[in-house]
Amino acid sequence: KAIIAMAKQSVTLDVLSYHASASLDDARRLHRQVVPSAQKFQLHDFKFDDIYMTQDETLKACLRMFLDLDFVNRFHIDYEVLCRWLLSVKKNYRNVTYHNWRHAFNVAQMMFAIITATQWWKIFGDIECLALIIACLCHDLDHRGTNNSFQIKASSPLAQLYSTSTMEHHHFDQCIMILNSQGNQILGNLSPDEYSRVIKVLEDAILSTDLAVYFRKRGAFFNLVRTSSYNWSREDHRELLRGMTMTVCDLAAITKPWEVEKRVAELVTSEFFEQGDIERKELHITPIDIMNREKEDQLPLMQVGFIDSICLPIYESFAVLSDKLEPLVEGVRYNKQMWLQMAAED
Ligand SMILES: CCCOc1ccc(S(=O)(=O)N2CCN(C)CC2)cc1-c1nc(CC)cc(=O)[nH]1
Ligand SMILES: [Zn+2]
Repeated sequence: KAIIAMAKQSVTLDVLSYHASASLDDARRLHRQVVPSAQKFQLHDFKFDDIYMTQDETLKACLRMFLDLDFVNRFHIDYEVLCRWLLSVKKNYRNVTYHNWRHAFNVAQMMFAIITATQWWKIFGDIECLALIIACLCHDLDHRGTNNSFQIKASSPLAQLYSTSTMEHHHFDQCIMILNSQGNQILGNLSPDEYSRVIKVLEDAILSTDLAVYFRKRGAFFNLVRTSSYNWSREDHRELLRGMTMTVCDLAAITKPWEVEKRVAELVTSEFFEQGDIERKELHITPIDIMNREKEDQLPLMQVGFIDSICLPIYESFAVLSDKLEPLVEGVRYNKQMWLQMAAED
């Protein structure tokens, strides 16, 4: 009986991963293309904006990040497998308003820009850098445009599986399913020790993108920075820095030039309101203010609250850690002023 159950389970996984995987010829097509430089794509730029890029160009930019971080050589990643894996990751983001492939791509670009500008790749080493870039690209996989509290309120199948960090556990699951899919195994040539290390760092990094986890851990991080008592050769200190860097990259739209931040905030607002509409219509509950269309005029002030309570503390702390990151906190301060002006106009 158990054997039959296991056989069924593995068949399901294969079927699931078959549909999740990108096609052979899509990968072959991408494989043949020339990959422009990081300079050409402006991948080292904290003001990076993907708006004028085609889907194909975002994939080539990811290839460029893997090449420039020397992952392909160091981990003997088969190039066609890397192309198929990137296509599969993109394919497993849904066409939702904000939490889509473009968000994941932007988070990965910010991680690339931070670890190269600060030279923190020397702190993390190649295994942890590989895990962080994969985590950024995969951290919101299969997002439905609804948050953790919605899963619980709707008692969705995901909430049945995971009662805490519901979405983040699902994103990690999806990430592992793709990494294990035929023709997508970019970690296939790592040693067993290297592989298990990447997976452990990957899980911790993806789970760190739950703001509840950020709130729980940020106090310890701020103390380390404030007292300069961090020791990056300590695994627990590096784990804190990796998790905080995931949050910094996940929220990085708040640091971008005003036109970019305003456009992204529009997408966040629309996705929040879409969730609010579902809560009203299907769950017959009144949505919280940020998801309530009737409270739209309060959004600029809510964004200021988001900046003060969630964003400024972490970006200020990162600017203390490395002066190379000062442009990020300067961007947040500028956007705060713009949101205050928007609030004053209402
Ligand atoms: C732009 C429309 C208003 O957007 C917000 C309004 C309020 C708050 S909040 O800090 O009060 N808080 C966060 C924790 N939630 C559980 C409850 C609500 C956050 C945002 C917001 N979040 C993101 C991350 C997805 C990006 C972004 O740009 N803005
Ligand atoms: Zn995200």
